[in-house]
Amino acid sequence: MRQNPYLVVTLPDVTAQPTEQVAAAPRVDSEVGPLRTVMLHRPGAELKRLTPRNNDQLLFDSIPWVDRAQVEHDAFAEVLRSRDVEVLLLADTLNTALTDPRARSAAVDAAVDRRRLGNELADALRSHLSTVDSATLADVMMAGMTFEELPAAEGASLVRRMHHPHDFVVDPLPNLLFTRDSSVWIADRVALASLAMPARRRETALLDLIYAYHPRFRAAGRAYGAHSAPVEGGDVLLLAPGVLAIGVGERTTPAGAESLARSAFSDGLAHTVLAVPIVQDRATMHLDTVCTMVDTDAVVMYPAVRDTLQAYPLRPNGSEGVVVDGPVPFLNAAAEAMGIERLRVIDTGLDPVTAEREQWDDGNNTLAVAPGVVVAYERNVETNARLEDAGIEVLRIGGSELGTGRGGPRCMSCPVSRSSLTSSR
Ligand SMILES: NC(=O)NCCC[C@H](N)C(=O)O
Repeated sequence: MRQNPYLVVTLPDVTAQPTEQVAAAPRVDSEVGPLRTVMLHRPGAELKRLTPRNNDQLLFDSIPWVDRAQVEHDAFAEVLRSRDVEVLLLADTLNTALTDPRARSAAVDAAVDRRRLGNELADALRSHLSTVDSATLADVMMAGMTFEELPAAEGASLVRRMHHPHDFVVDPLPNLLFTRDSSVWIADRVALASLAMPARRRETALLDLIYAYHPRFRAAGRAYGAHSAPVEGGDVLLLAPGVLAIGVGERTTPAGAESLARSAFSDGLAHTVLAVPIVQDRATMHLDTVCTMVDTDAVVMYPAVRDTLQAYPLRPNGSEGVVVDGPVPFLNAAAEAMGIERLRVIDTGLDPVTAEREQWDDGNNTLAVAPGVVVAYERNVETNARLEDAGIEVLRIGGSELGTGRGGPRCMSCPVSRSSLTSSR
């Protein structure tokens, strides 16, 4: 509202009266619809567990400076809030869920690995975790616990004596930062990922508790389960309402893509799923490392795969089965399924070497907050310039420490609610 420059008395601003904020119902139909609610994980003590001895196994490329990673992450959350996005922090939602005694008991079950600890120590850990408060339990679930942190009175087992005090009784989960991978909302249902790498498998136990016991999510239907064939959220792109692309490579398996497609068809969440083979390599661990949507009809894509990326279109056969076509060029198959003439492609980088560097640094891994508006790492200077040349607004964030886990803004965010592309907010 424009201010009257001649008005000298201060009148109460009725527009500023506190209004009851209605939480957006969980629902995501596209990659680029205006983002309303997102789940992030502010990096915490779990990153302090990383050492040069365990970082490879825990899927980090180096040892992040944790305080700086938090500063970068806070700035990321602030950019989203400045665009009217509600930011839910995973730790807060977990704490709320754990106020339910059933969630606490499921959390203890998920933390105690009897096969690895043996009966004696498993019982000791269980009895210890049953006595701690919910906040401490949540911390242990995220940051793990070492043998020396388990009170000495708890069990004098052989396992305990033969382990180093700094070994883990409960493994830490530094990749919680990448909330994209552990769950995906498809329309009004949530698909729990079935994570492929041992270092990440326990993440879904936390998400399972949040979605089952947090009042905001309790009523939500499920579209996939953590014990099904491997599917990770970074491989799932909602190209348009009813159209999914699922990368198949280092993480998601052909069986995972097929079974998520089957489940989405039978729940009426999709009419076409494109299974997209990607190279099984760390640089291309998920489809969203080589391609993300930046507008309703545009993607930013790694040029090295642009002309070779293929897709197997899957469609329902009308009786719980799946019809498989192709392979056909991905860009053609995507445009056809989305009902558009063509999918515009904006290339990563400037030349093949810059493109390779910026792809590695998550230049393709943008998060759309609205059609034509994306969050991107500032370091990918050439890719961001190309996006702007193509009319995309780029909201830059720092990521020198966040990127040590090999993930960008899309990997670090799980959209819970987006407005539909046809309605206004
Ligand atoms: N969607 C993504 O590409 N997520 C990045 C995950 C990085 C994590 N360190 C991992 O290796 O799983």
